[in-house]
Amino acid sequence: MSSSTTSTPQVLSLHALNRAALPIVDLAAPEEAPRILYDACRDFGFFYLINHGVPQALIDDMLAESKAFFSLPLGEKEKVSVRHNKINRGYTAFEEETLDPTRQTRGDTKEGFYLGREVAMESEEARSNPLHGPNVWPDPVKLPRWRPVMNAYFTALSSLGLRTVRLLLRAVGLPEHHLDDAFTRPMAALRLLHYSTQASNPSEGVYAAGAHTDYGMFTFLMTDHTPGLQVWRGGAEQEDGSWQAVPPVEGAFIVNLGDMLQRWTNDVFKSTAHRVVIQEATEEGRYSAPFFYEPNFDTLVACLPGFVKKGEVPRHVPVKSGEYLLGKYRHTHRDFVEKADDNNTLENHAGLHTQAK
Ligand SMILES: O=C(O)CCC(=O)C(=O)O
Ligand SMILES: [Fe+2]
Repeated sequence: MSSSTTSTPQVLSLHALNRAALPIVDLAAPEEAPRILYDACRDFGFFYLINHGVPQALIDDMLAESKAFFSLPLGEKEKVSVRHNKINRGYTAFEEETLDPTRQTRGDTKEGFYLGREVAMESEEARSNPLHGPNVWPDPVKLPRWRPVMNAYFTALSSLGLRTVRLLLRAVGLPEHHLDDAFTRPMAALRLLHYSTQASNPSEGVYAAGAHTDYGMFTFLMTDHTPGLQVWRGGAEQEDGSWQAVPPVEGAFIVNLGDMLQRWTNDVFKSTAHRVVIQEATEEGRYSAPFFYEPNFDTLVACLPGFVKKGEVPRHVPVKSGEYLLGKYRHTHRDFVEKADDNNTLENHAGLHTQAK
């Protein structure tokens, strides 16, 4: 175990942005935003998003409540474990997830909590769709602000998700409402994460989060001041590129594209591999919160108009959004349990194996 040192916070301020590692999409600059977004999606698959309209106070509250939850005794956290839940909501313990089974000797050194879009238990939507239903909540006596804060953050990020989808459609020259039908019941998920205090050790296969690509449309990542996120720059193989650190930037979301957006655009836009490597032991561990914005369960993700040349065929077979996601969860989560009536079997579906390098 490494000695306990505190890593220096490396959060960049807004005026350091022009030296930052990634393109910056500014939602307050509607003239330039579509072009910068297009280039970022094609060349990086990652960008910083600023002037996004989510109040800093809400972001701070979300991170503070997340920290309060992870500070509870393990027994209290286990009461809301995903192991007791058939729609993947609740607490995931340290090492429960292994994002890169090919390289990791242990699970990710992080614990987490999944929240999704709230769907009433008895509704037709919950009955007929895997992964749909009500959230689970920590004890409101212990954490009275938790539920309202998480609900408010979830709502704000869902709006930002749709807004970003529409901006992307404008950027590719399609009507901005072209995909609205695919996001009427989005499979949005907020994942609170707490990384352990230990340093990662890639040569021994110990990662804070193993290399992976995200699965859906966009991921909006908020983190505390502790660095750790790295993005793959280069080709598909680890030999012909390198990992680039992406530092947290004050008030900015780090946004990346998921596999479904890559498939929708016939690989023109990139679902880029990333991982978390913590260089030095920290006193409290690192806190982050990715918000995954994915299309409706039933949306068939098939090449968008304009992304395949005349006479050519799309590079991917169409895939149903929810089934793609289920296949990924089965592959990476030790404690994933499914609804008994869920007979989706997608193990053989194209693209289910980790693409990350
Ligand atoms: O915590 C981070 O910085 C990244 C987490 C991540 O990539 C994920 O959960 O998909
Ligand atoms: Fe990710």
